[in-house]
Amino acid sequence: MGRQPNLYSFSDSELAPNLRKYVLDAQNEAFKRHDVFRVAISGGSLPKTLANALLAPSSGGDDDTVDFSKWEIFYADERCVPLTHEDSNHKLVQEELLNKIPKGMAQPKVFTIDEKHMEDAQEMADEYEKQLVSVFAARDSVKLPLFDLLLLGCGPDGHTCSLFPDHPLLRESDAWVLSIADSPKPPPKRITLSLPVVIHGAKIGFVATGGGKKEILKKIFETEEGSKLPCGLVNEGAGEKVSWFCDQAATEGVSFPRRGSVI
Ligand SMILES: O=C(O)[C@H](O)[C@@H](O)[C@H](O)[C@H](O)COP(=O)(O)O
Repeated sequence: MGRQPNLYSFSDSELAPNLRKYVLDAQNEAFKRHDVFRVAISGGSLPKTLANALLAPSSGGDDDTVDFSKWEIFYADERCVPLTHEDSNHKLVQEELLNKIPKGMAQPKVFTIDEKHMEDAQEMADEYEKQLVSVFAARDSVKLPLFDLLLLGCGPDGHTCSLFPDHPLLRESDAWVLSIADSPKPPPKRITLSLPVVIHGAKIGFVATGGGKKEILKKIFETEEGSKLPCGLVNEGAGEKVSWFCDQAATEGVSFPRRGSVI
């Protein structure tokens, strides 16, 4: 049982405060560990849900304070487009979260892709990996970068980051950052953290909301086939380090044992 991921199902008003508590617990643990919080985030609907959680007023308690000055934000996946392009995950995070951080509050340090390598997804992945190496120490001394938290989405086909079902990238075990030129979800050219890097994270939080996630969640949590999908592989590889933040519409009919709440 202990190896199983945590599946939470919240009413609409409970999701944001519980996600906030989860992220801030991860932040506070990371500050104790190394005085910095290294978090990787995805695109899709996640940045908006995350902003709702983080930009809510603090209860005033010490453990309920977001200290962006010690945050380092990385992209779990990114599209090979300019940072100002509609499809850019960075642009999304900027609009949903960074631009809304109240004036006077510190901004996090954000590690974006280098636009120079737009045409060549592999070069872009290599360059992003170099940025990770410079932060997480030299590759030869660190086998895998340790993110304090990865916040991910779940696609309707069970993909996460830009790791898609049955794609050869799922078997990559060496590189930290991979490129994909044939993403089934547009745009086709992207970079993504590898599955071993995701599984290695100290904590992995999925956010999946809305009735559109119901069928895929049932598959991931209840079927053998679903356990082989990218999200299922993260569940299998990282077990109890994984927590799913869902709403009731997304978990309707999912019989996997649910946890009460984080708060
Ligand atoms: O850049 C991307 O395409 C995303 O990182 C992707 O992996 C996303 O997280 C899922 O597709 C879920 O997206 P939704 O939350 O919008 O369903």
